[in-house]
Amino acid sequence: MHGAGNDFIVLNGIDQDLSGILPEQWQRLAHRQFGIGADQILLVEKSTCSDADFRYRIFNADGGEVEQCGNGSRCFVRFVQDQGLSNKNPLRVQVAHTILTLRSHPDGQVEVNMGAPIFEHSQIPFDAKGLSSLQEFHETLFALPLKKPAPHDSWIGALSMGNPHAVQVVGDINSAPVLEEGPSIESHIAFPKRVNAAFMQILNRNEIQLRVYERGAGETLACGTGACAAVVSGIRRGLLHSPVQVRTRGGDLTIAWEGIINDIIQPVIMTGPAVTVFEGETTI
Ligand SMILES: N[C@@H](CCC[C@H](N)C(=O)O)C(=O)O
Repeated sequence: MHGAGNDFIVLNGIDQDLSGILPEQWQRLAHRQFGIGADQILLVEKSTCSDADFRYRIFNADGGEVEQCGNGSRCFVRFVQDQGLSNKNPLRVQVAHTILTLRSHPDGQVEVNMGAPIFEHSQIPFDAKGLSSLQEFHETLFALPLKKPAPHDSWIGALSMGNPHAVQVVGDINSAPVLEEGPSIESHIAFPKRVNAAFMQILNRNEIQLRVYERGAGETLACGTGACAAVVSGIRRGLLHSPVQVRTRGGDLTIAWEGIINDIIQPVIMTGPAVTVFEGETTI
């Protein structure tokens, strides 16, 4: 399946027990030459709480299990419908420690309440304790000594959408150093659980272009949580206004966020496509 070109293998873990699959088996399945090929694998299972209809688990192409996946959540809805597992709309699904509400629209788009963004450093997690200044942060990040203080446009926003993101604004999306800087941002010491690195070009207050170097998967054609994180960062900085059209290399997403109202951080609403490419059986 894919959501705006971010591609997934989605497995039915309800009618069969797939809980014992090892990281190297996920890696092999996701391998583009020696397996089926995917950015992430989703394992759909029975819910373990009364509040949700299903749960799903997310594995990056490197075999690691992670907490959240925006494009995957929309594909989960399409999968449940295609497989005749439920015709409920909206659906509630358990993902790691959160419950998402997902609604399928008549035009095929899927809307997901992604929950509230998290800014608390310890929960991202982001730990700048070992770094004395923004200057040092940039030096360690890009391994380049800065002659002057970091320029305004090299600001990096750190936040969590259930999974960690580092967002920066770039002047031109096509020449953004996604492949050059993505790996060093992903593994930067300030992010103890590693991080997804987003690069956004602002076209106007309601439209951005986005590329993301994903933790555990490399650059993907789109990243749903990355789109949410980029829009939230842009709104917090006063650069964007909700709703925002996010143009990725694989398609468009709409992200809405009302900010913080009466001290309550509002949830992020993501709308976008979810497409089934083929169905089949495989040995693992
Ligand atoms: N592609 C996803 C995010 C998948 C997980 C991410 N690589 C991580 O490690 O946190 C999305 O659409 O959000």
